[in-house]
Amino acid sequence: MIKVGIVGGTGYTGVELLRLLAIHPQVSLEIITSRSEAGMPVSDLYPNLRGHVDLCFTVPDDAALSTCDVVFFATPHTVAMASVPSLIDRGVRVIDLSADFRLKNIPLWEKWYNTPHTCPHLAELAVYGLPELNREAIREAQLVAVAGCYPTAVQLGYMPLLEAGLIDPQHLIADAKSGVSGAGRKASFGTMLTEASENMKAYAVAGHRHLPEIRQGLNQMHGKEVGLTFVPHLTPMIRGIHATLYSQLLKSADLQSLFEQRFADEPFVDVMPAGSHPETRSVRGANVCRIAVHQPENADTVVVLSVIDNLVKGASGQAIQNMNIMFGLDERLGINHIATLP
Ligand SMILES: NC(=O)C1=CN([C@@H]2O[C@H](COP(=O)(O)OP(=O)(O)OC[C@H]3O[C@@H](n4cnc5c(N)ncnc54)[C@H](OP(=O)(O)O)[C@@H]3O)[C@@H](O)[C@H]2O)C=CC1
Ligand SMILES: CC(=O)N[C@@H](CCC(=O)OP(=O)(O)O)C(=O)O
Repeated sequence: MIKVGIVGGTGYTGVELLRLLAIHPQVSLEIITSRSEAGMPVSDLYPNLRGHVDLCFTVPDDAALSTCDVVFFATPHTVAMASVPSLIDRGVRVIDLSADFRLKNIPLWEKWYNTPHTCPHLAELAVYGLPELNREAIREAQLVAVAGCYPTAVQLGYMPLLEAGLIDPQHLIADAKSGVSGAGRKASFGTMLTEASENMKAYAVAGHRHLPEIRQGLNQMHGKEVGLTFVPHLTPMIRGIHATLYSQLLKSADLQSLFEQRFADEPFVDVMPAGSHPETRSVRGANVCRIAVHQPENADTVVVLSVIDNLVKGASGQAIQNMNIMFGLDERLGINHIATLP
């Protein structure tokens, strides 16, 4: 059994890790941390886990965490950076859901996260945890930086087109909508029911911290710098991301076949039949990205629709997918759930 520790067990991605890992056949949950709820039985805070998780929250302690085979960080940015060096030194494998190790360009990371990076050498060592892009490197990784939620939906949608060199890489436009759980569990005005329901708005149009992360991945697919406009929106749903991706075709191709072939062996990317419109509720609770590709009126604009559950394929499910790959398990183990509908 793989001994697992989770730092940040009270947050939305933390409890989603618990929901999935509690019934993972190869996992033994050992440590679940929370500073605010230390001492409380996990199932008192999250009754959905009654009968499945009998641990209490404990305060984060690197020495205790180092007894685990793998530690997940489901914490705000900069928290993992403080503990990961000592865990890595002690031979523990780490899967970080935050953005601490996602960017290779440290000055760029420091600019977008507005703080010094305290362990650039580990950012260099880290493997970006998007299995469809980096599966082989993930197998051997000691430190995985799980891809962000918007970045997962956008990168998977553009992947076949950029790899095939079929689109103008300088004028990519990603229009993305997220549910409110994307902002985490901490209280804020913007996520109050009275503010977020019956409402929709764009935010961070001038620049969102996911822009450099998405560009980094798209650059890898294209082999050179791409030009991307990324506009996130907050929508009145709890879970889900819907990305509508625009680009200009450089040459004609059978786009449906291109997408079907690119993802034929991917267990968690579902290319829908031609003409489909994937819905966020079709991936709710599931570790799946559903994609459809359109070419309206056969003109030269391609429109890709890409949907994920931000807490599953956009975070905790994908983190476990990475763990399965790192430990040589069947990639689908424990995360092959069907979405809840309606
Ligand atoms: N929500 C989403 O859709 C996605 C989130 N992510 C990323 O995952 C990470 C977690 O997100 P989310 O679950 O939404 O966040 P939440 O705000 O819901 O939860 C944060 C968790 O971290 C713990 N925590 C906070 N500060 C510290 C600290 N200094 N030391 C130790 N633990 C701490 C909190 O518990 P306590 O304060 O009790 O210790 C809590 O359990 C973030 O980096 C986020 O960007 C990634 C993809 C999608
Ligand atoms: C709706 C909302 O607020 N979403 C968050 C992104 C979700 C997230 O936590 O980002 P990571 O994937 O990088 O961890 C935001 O825009 O900052």
